[in-house]
Amino acid sequence: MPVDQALSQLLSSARSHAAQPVDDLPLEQALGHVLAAPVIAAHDVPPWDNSAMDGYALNSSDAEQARRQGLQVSQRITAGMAPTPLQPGTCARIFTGAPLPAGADCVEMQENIELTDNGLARLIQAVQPGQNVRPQGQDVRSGSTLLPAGLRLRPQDLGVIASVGLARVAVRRPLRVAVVSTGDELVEPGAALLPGQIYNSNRFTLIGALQRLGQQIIDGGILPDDKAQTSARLRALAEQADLIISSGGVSVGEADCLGQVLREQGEVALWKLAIKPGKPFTLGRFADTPLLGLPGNPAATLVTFLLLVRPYLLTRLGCNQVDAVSYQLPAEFDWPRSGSRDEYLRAGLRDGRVVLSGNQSSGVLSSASQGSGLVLITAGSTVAAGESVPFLPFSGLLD
Ligand SMILES: Nc1nc2c(c(=O)[nH]1)N[C@H]1C(S)=C(S)[C@@H](COP(=O)(O)OP(=O)(O)OC[C@H]3O[C@@H](n4cnc5c(N)ncnc54)[C@H](O)[C@@H]3O)O[C@H]1N2
Ligand code: MOO
Repeated sequence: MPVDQALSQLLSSARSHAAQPVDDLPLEQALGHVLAAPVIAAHDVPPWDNSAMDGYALNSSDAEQARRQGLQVSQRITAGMAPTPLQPGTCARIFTGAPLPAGADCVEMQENIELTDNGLARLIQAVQPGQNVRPQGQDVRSGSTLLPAGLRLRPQDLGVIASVGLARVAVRRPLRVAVVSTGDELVEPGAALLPGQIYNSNRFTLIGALQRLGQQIIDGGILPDDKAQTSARLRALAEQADLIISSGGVSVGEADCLGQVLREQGEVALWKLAIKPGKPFTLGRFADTPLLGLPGNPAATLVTFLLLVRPYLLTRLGCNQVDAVSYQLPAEFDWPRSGSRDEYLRAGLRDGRVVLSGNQSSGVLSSASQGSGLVLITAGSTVAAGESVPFLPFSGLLD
């Protein structure tokens, strides 16, 4: 199945779930969460006209007098003060962020003011009404929609919410995601390797990626290649989790138990995609809990997480932006063999050009660490150096 078609099936499956419950979180804890409702401003920002400069506030109709002889300085206004109305024919000493007094309509910065011996402030050059004034509501208008539902909160969004005085925000509760690795060959790092064994690397890739997305992780450990144990463990995890993510055991081998257990005791809705690495990616269901089965090869686990699991998860959270960011950049490599699957190669950037970052076998993970993103070679196409190719930075895929 072409990746686009699989992705749209995956996303419609994600949308078929009931919306996640809403949590009312303090702003300090809301980073990375998805807004459950639009944020509406109850205040203007700034709340009143204020000065953009350290200088002198005056009424522009007094500018002529201010240039010829200077104006008396009738009050001093610092940020945090409430000014009194400006006496006509005078000016006010004012500082950046301080409220403009009623009657003033412009500010001249202090560098352009000359103080006379008798303490008058004289303008060196002409001023315009509105000059150096930040008008009330310039940033945010009361009653306007500041941020839409479905936005995943970034630091600047938290700042904007705080600017209208809100201390809490309604967000979607993260999913409880169970992570399981499968395979008799796996042992956890720290233990000694016996013949035939390898270290479990996918568990760390997956848990790290889920932590980046702010999900709640249930560590399901390692499942042996045994159908009864696989079934029992999946059943236990299904009870606690909103989603199970597995790695390995979804290809066609006799020891690929997880796929067999799903087919016999659960359900498989999607299997075998035209993506490389990652062909045996599986969307299934076990004991009423959705299961995303990622192929065990470490690069396939990474690529299918980034391109398929991430948008699925974000869609379940009601996120309005789930597409992978990609930039068209010139390739500094040739890829003369076209394939029947969309191929995602591990790559980096050198002087604005895309370079491959090492061995592209789906069993090789270190080339992903050496690179800074993925480059897409669409099924059926080839690439000659100099042609532009879509580059997907890890920074966009992992946040
Ligand atoms: N006859 C066929 N064989 C295979 C096919 C096929 O179409 N026909 N597809 C190949 C492709 S493509 C992939 S991808 C793999 C995926 O297989 P599984 O998802 O069943 O994964 P496993 O067989 O369990 O493992 C594959 C590989 O990855 C290693 N692995 C597994 N889990 C981990 C882990 N947690 N940490 C590190 N490494 C892991 C495992 O030892 C294997 O080397 O199937 C191909 N075969
Ligand atoms: O899909 Mo597999 O990852 O090509 O090796």
